[in-house]
This record gives sequence, structure tokens and C-alpha cells, in this order.
Amino acid sequence: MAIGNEEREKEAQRVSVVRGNIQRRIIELRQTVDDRRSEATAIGRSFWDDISVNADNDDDLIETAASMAQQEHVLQGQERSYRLAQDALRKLERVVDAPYFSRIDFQEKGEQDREKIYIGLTSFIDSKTDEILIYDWRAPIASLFYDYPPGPATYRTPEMDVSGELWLKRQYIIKSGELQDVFDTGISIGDEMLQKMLSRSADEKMSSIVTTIQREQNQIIRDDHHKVLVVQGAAGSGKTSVALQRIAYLLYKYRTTLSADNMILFSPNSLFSDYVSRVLPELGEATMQQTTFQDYLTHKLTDTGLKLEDPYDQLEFILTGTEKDPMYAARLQSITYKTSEAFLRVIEAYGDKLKEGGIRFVDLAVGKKVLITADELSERFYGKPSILAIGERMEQLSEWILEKLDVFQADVQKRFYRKLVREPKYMGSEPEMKKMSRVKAHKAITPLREKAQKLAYVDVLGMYKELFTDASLQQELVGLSHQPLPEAWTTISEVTVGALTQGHLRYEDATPLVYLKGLVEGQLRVGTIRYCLVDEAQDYSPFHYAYLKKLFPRARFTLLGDWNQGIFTHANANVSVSVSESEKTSALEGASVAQQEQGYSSISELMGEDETETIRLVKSYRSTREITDFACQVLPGGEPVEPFSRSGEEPRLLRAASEQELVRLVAETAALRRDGGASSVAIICKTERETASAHGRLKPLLPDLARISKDTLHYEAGVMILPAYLAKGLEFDAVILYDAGAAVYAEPKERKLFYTACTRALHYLDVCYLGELTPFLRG
Ligand SMILES: Nc1ncnc2c1ncn2[C@@H]1O[C@H](COP(=O)(O)OP(=O)(O)OP(=O)(O)O)[C@@H](O)[C@H]1O
Repeated sequence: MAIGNEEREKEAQRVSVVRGNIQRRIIELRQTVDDRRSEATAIGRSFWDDISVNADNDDDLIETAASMAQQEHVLQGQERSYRLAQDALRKLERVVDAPYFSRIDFQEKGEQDREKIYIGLTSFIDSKTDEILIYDWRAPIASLFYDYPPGPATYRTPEMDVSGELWLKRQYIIKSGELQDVFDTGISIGDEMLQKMLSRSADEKMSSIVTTIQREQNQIIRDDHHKVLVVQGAAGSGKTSVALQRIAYLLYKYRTTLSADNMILFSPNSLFSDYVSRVLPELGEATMQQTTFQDYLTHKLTDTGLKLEDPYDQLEFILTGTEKDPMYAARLQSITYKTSEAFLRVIEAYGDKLKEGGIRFVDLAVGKKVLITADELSERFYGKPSILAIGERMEQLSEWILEKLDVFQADVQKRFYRKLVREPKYMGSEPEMKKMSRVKAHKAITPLREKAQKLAYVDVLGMYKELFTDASLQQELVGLSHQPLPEAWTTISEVTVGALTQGHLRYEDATPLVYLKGLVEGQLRVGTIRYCLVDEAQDYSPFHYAYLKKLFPRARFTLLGDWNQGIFTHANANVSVSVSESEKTSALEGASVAQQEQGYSSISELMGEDETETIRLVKSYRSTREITDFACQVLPGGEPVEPFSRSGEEPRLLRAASEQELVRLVAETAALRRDGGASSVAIICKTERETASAHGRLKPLLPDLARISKDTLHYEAGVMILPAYLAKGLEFDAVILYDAGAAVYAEPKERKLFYTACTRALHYLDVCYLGELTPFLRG
């Protein structure tokens, strides 16, 4: 709703007053930053001048140490205040051109006045009057803006709930310090503003949604009560956006006790990490630990020397193979089993059993010289009964080894020394010879010490292999898991051991191996992580979740996913746990509401039912209504998706009769979209194999075509080609499906992938195909 001229003028004036105020503060802060920097540098330079170094006796030494500690304290204080001033300066410099984006007028129950609350990215207080000129969007009162239409409203503070009347909700568009537009909003947050935001072009980096967060999204962003929050959100419903806003919110709310180091976000791939990297800095927060599960596993497995398969290579194998091939079928079974809770129980039972015996030790040796034999290690570990956990016992063993190494080092040093004394050529003084023999002995023992510290005397890989070679061990552990082994177990075992022996670790073996390693080595827990957020949560298996829960015992979890986009085999296993065969098939075809329920209940069972809350986001903001409706027909029986009311062109189906014609058609369509103003145009293929071949054919017709692969770290706007599974989580102005023919997309397992590809488009979707159209679009 537009507002009158007089009111608009008042608002424009306020913008300029507040901006002037901020500009003055910026000038002051710049001066403060300069002063503090000089002070800190000066203190650093005169550090030693101000300390009286006296080492004549113990009392003087203590005094010297005290004087150093005091100087260091002063220096740290100066550096801290310099950093604080610099942070404040950066925040204001970021907002000076658009200090706030909304206003609410709120009258608290029992109060006479209506308070005007202006909301922006960061708060700002008038230093003379102490008036709050801008409230941070994360302040408790600001939630009224996101949660209520005008009328009765309540917000929650740490102490109590505050109720009252919301009289006004107003939004501003301010650019370069000038008020460009202002309007009052009614029921939801400015449809007008949202329309503007959503009709923009897709950037190569994601932007924050702070000005138009919707009520149901706000609920997730500010949730403080649940240990585990599961968000099932339709494609484009803002899951990733919400995850990032939530991180910013938590960092603000718990700013005195929580830092970015206490949070971890698991993203699907490095390209995606880069795609979302702008949001937190845009919101004024430091970026936090962002990793992919793959990187995490690689880091954990560095000292095994194994080459870890990429999850995308695993997927490429699944998508390009055929179930007629027995090795292919065996691998599918292997993936499903090794990502299941049943296998998790097998590993846990194995861990329990190892308390009594069975850990494989290896000789601790340098070259041919064995210092401690495997038998000695085993005897030391299992010799006496112990109530301690394996990890703690391993720690004790490690200490014992390190003590032995100290004795060994002293021995070696003596030997070196004797050798030097006997050496006629060497003419050094006694202290020199002692020093030299100490250094040499230390150098000689260092590799052993490193091995001991890395627990290289335990053969975890060998123990993992035993699961596939030792029939009686298998029988015993599998019995405890109450689940039968997969049919192709013999083949699975041979292939697993064969690959491991050659130094290859298949992706499905990585988490079980890391888990077993953690159980044996006792380094399973990372207590510093307080919040763990998982994006694309449908791609994680029950095994992954159980592992994450063990890994971060103090963490609260936010798991955001869309079970309709579950493209990994285990994701399908996830929703098909204990359902009938016919349901299993349809789980591959698209998660029905019932099957999605199954998926959540499986997660909540794993994470603790009492502590898990599931929230659904059904409204989709990314694509036009036409594209959303089109994509929904791919998943019959899937959960309904509500498109945001933004209209555009109908998706087009474009048939080609020959390969040549298909290439020409795709190239022409890409050029049409690019020339028509779409800044990002993605040609989406099914697999890497198809991408490589299509890229070769298209390149002569589209010289600027960029190819995105799993190793690409970031991309630029323009025309690009990529496989569907890499397009996950990303969005583009125009999407062209390279070949949606029945020869490419027909099998049930490809349905969700196809759906994911269609839902990447903001404004245009062109579905090219060769010959007959995929059955997914034929009703
Ligand atoms: N409240 C909002 N205001 C403005 N834009 C929004 C809002 N919510 C979502 N969007 C926009 O919708 C698009 C999709 O959001 P996002 O990528 O977070 O969704 P998603 O649920 O993670 O999608 P997917 O599962 O399909 O990858 C983005 O362009 C995002 O900026």
C-alpha cells in the first residue's frame, strides 16, 4: 500500500538524519581505529623496554615474569579494543547506504505510547540521546515484523512474553542513502517487496533474505527449544536461506557465549559452499566452518593412505550402470546395507566386542628395528581387566609407549655420545658433544613418536576387513543387529576387501571405517561444536546421522532437506526402511507423503524422538508458478508444493528428431535465453558422461559455454553445462534440460534427479528431448 506525500517526505528526512548520524560515527570510529592501532603498535614495540629483565635469582625471575605478563595483558587489551572498534566500523560502513529496511509501530499492553521500531541489519544508538535509532533484525522485538500482520501481537524475550498491538508494518527501499520507495504491508511480509526480490536475476552467489523472511521461515530461524530440528521443505522453499539466517541469528543471540567456531555447516559440495559464501558477511557475521562430509571424511582418513571415492563418482556409477549387471546389483545392495542402521549396529557391536579382545596391533618399528612388538602391545592392552572404554585404554597405552620412547631416546643418546667420544676426528668440547648426541637421538626417535601419536600401531583397516573375511565374526555381529545380510554378501565382501587391499576406499565404506576408527582410537567426540546444520539432509543416511550424533554430543542439530530430491541410493534406503516391496519401488520414484513420514520418523528415532521437531515449508519461492506446477507433475503423489504467485512463461517441450538436431536446438535455445536477458543459463545433463559429450558437441556453436565439474570451485554468470546432481541447491535464470528423452530418463531411480533439475529454474525452463519424451512427463 503506497503512503501519502507528507508521510513519505518525513520518512525521507529521517533516512537522511539517521544516515548523517551514522556517517559522523564512522568518522569518529575511523579515528579511534587509527589511534588504537598506533597505541597497540607502540606498546608492542616498547614491550621489552618496559620490562625489567633480571635473572640473577629466583625472586627476580618471578618479578620479571610478572612484569611480562602485565605488559602482555595491556597489549592484549589494546588489541581487543582495536578489533572491537574495527568491527563496529565495518558494520556501520556496510549499512550506511541503507540503514534500515522496515518499521513497526507497537503499543505494549498497558502503555500509552506507540513505539516506532526501525529494523535494519545492525542496531544503532544515538550516542547523545541514547535513543535506539535502528534495531537489529535479530532483536526479540523485531520478530513482530516477521510474525504478525497488524493487530494483536506478542514477542518473546528471554525473561517473558510481551503482548500488545501492532499498528503498522512499513517497508523501505533505500539505495545510496536515498529513500527510493516506501509502502505499508498487510498480512504477510510485503508481497510487493517479495515480488521485487524474486523477479530479479539469479546471481552466481546467494543473497540474504533478511528483508522478506516469511513467518514460517522465521519460526525455524529463531527456534531455541529443540535439540533436533528437521525441516522438510519443498524445492525453493528457502531451506538454505533459512539455515544461513539461523546461523546469523544464533551468533547474535548468544554472542557472549557462542562463536563461529562452535558451529558447523555441512554443504553438498565446494561449489555450493562458494555459492552461499556471501550471505553471512552480508549479514555482518564472520563466516563459519563450512565443509562437505566428503572433506570431513578425507581429513579423518589422511593417515590411512587410502584414496577415498567421491560421492559423485559413486552416483555416476549408479546412474550409468544397469541392474542386469550382477556386479552393479551387488554394489547397490552394498551401498544400501552399509548406509543402514543395521550395519551401524554391526559396527557398534564390533566396538563392544573389542573391549574383550580382537584389536589388531602392529609392531612399532623404525626401519627394521622393532621397538615394541604387536604381542607386547596386545598384552599391555588386554593383560589386565579394565572397566575403562576402549578409547581411554588406548590413551593409557599411548602414554606407556611414549614413556618407553623417552627411555629409548635416553639410551640412544648415550650410545651416540659414546660414539662421539671414541671418534678421533671429532674435537668438540664435552657440552658440545652432549648437545649433539641429544639432538641426534631426538631426531632418530621423532618418527616413532609421531607414529605413536597417530596410533599407527593399531590396524583399524585390517579390523574393518575382518568384517568381510571372518565368517564367525560376521555371524556373531550380524546376529546382534537383527537384520539379515544382503543376498550378494559374498560378492560384496570380495569386492570390499579387494578395493581396500588396492588402497581404494569406496564412499559407502568411508563412514563405517571412520566410525570404527573413532571407537577404537577414542577420538570420536568433538565437544566444541554446539550447533550442527546439515543442508540437503535427504542425502545423508541413517548411518551418517547416528555418526554425527556421536561425533557432536553437545550439539543441537538443524537438518534441512527435501526427500523429493533424494538422489543418492541410501537416501532411498532411508525412506524405505521397513516398508513393503511395492512401497520401496515408489520410494525410488518420489517420496509420497507417507514415505516422507517414514523418513522423518527414522531420523527422529535416531536422534531422539522427544527432542525432535519436524517443520514443513510448502511454499516455493524460487520458480514461477508455471515452472513449479510443471515440476510437480514429475512426482505424482508427492507432497503438494504451493507456488508463490509469480507468473512467467510456460515451460516449453522441444523435440528433436536426431542427435544433430538436438545439439542445434539446445544451442539455439541457450542463445535465445542469453540474448533475452537471462544472466545465468544452465544446460543440465543427467550425468557427467552426458555432460562431457554434450559439451564437446555444443562448444563450436556456443564458444563461451563453461563446463562445471565436481572439481569446479566457483562459477560465473553466463551459459554453463553441468550434470543434474551438481546443480543441486543452485539456481539459474534459465534452465535447459539437455535431453529429457525416454532413453535418458526412464528408470524410477532417475525421477527425483529429473525433478531436482527442473526445480533449478527461476524464470525459464526449456525441456529438450530426442525422440520420445520421458515417461515422467507423460502423466
Ligand atoms: N523469504 C524469502 N524472501 C525472498 N526470497 C526468498 C525467500 N525465501 C526463499 N527465497 C529465495 O528462493 C530461492 C530458493 O531459496 P533456497 O535456495 O534457500 O531454497 P531451498 O529450499 O534450499 O531450495 P532447494 O531445496 O530447491 O535447493 C532463493 O533465490 C532465495 O533467495
